[in-house]
Amino acid sequence: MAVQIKICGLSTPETVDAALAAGATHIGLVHYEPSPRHVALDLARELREQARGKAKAVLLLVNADPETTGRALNAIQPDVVQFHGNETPQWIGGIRRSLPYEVWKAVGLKDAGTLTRSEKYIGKVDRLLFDAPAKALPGGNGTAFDWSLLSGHRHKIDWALAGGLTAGNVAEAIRATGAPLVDTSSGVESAPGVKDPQRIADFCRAALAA
Ligand SMILES: O=C(O)c1ccccc1NCC(=O)[C@H](O)[C@H](O)COP(=O)(O)O
Repeated sequence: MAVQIKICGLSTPETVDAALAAGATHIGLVHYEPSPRHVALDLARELREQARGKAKAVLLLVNADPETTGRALNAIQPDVVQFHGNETPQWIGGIRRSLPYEVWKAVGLKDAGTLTRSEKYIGKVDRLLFDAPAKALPGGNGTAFDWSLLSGHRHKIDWALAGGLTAGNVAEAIRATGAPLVDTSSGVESAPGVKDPQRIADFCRAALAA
C-alpha cells in the first residue's frame, strides 16, 4: 500500500492546494499560539473545508484546556485530533469515547524506555505518532530522532513517523522503519511557518517513490 503523507502546519490556501496536488493524504492545522504555524479557528475552518473529501484534516492541540479543546473541535470538525503535549491516556480516551474523531497521540522518542511507555496509550488512541523529543516547541522542530529505536519493534496499533523529515531523507526513513505514514513540517518550509509548494511536491514525490 502507498505510504500516507501528512503535511503539517499549513496556514494558507495556496499551500493546502500544493499539498493536495502533491498527493498528501493528511493536512495538519496547528492550533497552538506559541507556534509560528498557529492558525486561528476561522482560518483553520476554511482550510479544513478546502481539504474536505480530498485529504484528512488533522487538528493539533497542545495541553489545551477542556473549553479550548471543545471550541476548536466544534469550529473545525476535523477528521483527526492530534494531541501533542502531556495529555494523559485518561483524558484522550475520554475524548475518543465521546466524540466522533480519530484520535492520535504524538510521542517524543528519546530512547527505548519512551517507546515502552508509549504503550499506555494503546486502547485510548487510533494512532501513535513517533516524533523527535520536544525542544523549544513540543513539535515542529525539524530534528530527527534515532530511527533504529523503531527497527524490529512490533507495533500494536497504527503509527506514523515524524521529526526532521525532508525530501532528502524520507525514502531512507521509510526503508529503515517501515513507516506507513510520514509527517513533515519544517522540512517543507523556506522559513519557520512558511511552507514552500516546491518542497511539498518534492517531499511527496520522494515518499511515494520509496
Ligand atoms: O509544528 C509546530 O509548530 C508544532 C507546534 C506544537 C506542537 C506540534 C507541532 N507540530 C507537530 C507535527 O506534527 C510536526 O509535523 C512534527 O512535529 C514534525 O515536525 P518537523 O520535525 O518540523 O518536521
